[in-house]
Amino acid sequence: MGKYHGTSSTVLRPRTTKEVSEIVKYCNEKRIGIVPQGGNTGLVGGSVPTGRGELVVSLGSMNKVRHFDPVSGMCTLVADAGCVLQSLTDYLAPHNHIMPVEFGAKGSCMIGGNCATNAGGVRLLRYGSLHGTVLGLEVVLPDGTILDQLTTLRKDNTGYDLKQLFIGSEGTLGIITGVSILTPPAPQASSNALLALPSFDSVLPLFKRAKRELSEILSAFEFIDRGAYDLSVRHGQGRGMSPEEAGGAECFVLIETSGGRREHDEEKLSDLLEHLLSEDKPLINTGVLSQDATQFSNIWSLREGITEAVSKEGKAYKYDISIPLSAFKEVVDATKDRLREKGLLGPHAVKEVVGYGHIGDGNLHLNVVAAAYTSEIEAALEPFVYELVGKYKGSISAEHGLGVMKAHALHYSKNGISIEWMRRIKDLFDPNGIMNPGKVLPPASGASHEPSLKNTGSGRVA
Ligand SMILES: O=C(O)CC[C@@H](O)C(=O)O
Ligand SMILES: [Zn+2]
Repeated sequence: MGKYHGTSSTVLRPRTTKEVSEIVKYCNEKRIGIVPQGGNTGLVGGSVPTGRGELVVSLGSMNKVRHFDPVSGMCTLVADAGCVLQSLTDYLAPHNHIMPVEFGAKGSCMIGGNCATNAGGVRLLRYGSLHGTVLGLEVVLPDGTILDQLTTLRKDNTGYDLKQLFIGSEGTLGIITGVSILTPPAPQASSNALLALPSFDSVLPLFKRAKRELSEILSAFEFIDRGAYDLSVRHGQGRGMSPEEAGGAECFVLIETSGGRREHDEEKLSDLLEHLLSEDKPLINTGVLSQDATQFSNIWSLREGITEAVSKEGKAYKYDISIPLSAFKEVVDATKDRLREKGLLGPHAVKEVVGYGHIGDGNLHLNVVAAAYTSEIEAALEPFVYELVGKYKGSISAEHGLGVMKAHALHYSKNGISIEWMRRIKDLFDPNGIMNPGKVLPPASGASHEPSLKNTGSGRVA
């Protein structure tokens, strides 16, 4: 994104959990901050040093599959944190299993980072969040202790479930070094369709219809507004429909089905399309049903390529929010109005305001694409967007985490008591404040202050 910059004198690439433990123990004794890094695909600056003289600990050299159990009912994979998600998908393919998570960044992101950030992605609708699919973790705690909770048990009701604390902690409580995760059986058949909708008002009724008619085979329901669609097409990210078919659409929906019998599943999806098109007041203008594997991935690329298209177009302010589905359009429009009022809409400042995301999870990605990052634009957007989210009792971070970008805004989504207990947990695990300092939690107010770290003199934020 080119938004977060930082430098560090040292990048360490441990190969074993023991090496991670020794590094962390040393840093804790010397009060040296640590920034854990996976694939560096996060969007909130969580893996960037913040100028406190932190060392970078990159997990990429810990990239072995430790164990896969294809036989028991659980089908679990145990892997090092530095395994790239796509490599795990490739490893599982011959066994006819898949990873329960999938992201546009699958070619670079790593499973440890996925867990540390509790990343959501396009399979959440079907398989749920990592809080459910991760069975166990191995974590190096801030004093160097190795916490081995790498269980493969599906059921383990023995008190506090400590691993959950690390899922979404963004490296502030320890470094995840190993992951045990459920791997669902690969669907026998997957299809998708791209639908062009005359207006945003059709999205919700369409979602209800899709759930009713496709029921158990509905595996993704993704929303793309007109601006996001045009950006993706313009920057060559996959192919959807012809300009004539897309003309007149206010927004688009990608529906995916995954099930056990190809003919049955395809029939259900084409029946849905047929029913939708034959109605008096159709919810869709038109729809393209993928006919083969290439078309299937072209449709997905169009959706998954939006992030890249946005980056090619300009500098992006990204808001990853949970709000009621009915408010998706209102939020995009209100943001545009706000920027227009401030005289910031136009090629010189903000070029585009687009919305897309995971309808099935109530998660909107609001992307404001500017010619350059400026304090004027940022002041127009923040806290405006956070207040808007607060008005809907939503979340300021649905799936990307808080990182350095939103730590100060945590109070829009969590009350004071919750933040206080988060802080107590952080202090308990990491009393010296060495783990990913400056991320997730807002700076402490009043008398308390961040524990002082030794500044190696190398950290610098541009
Ligand atoms: O770039 C973004 O804002 C969203 C990235 C990702 O979460 C997606 O759903 O494509
Ligand atoms: Zn997303």
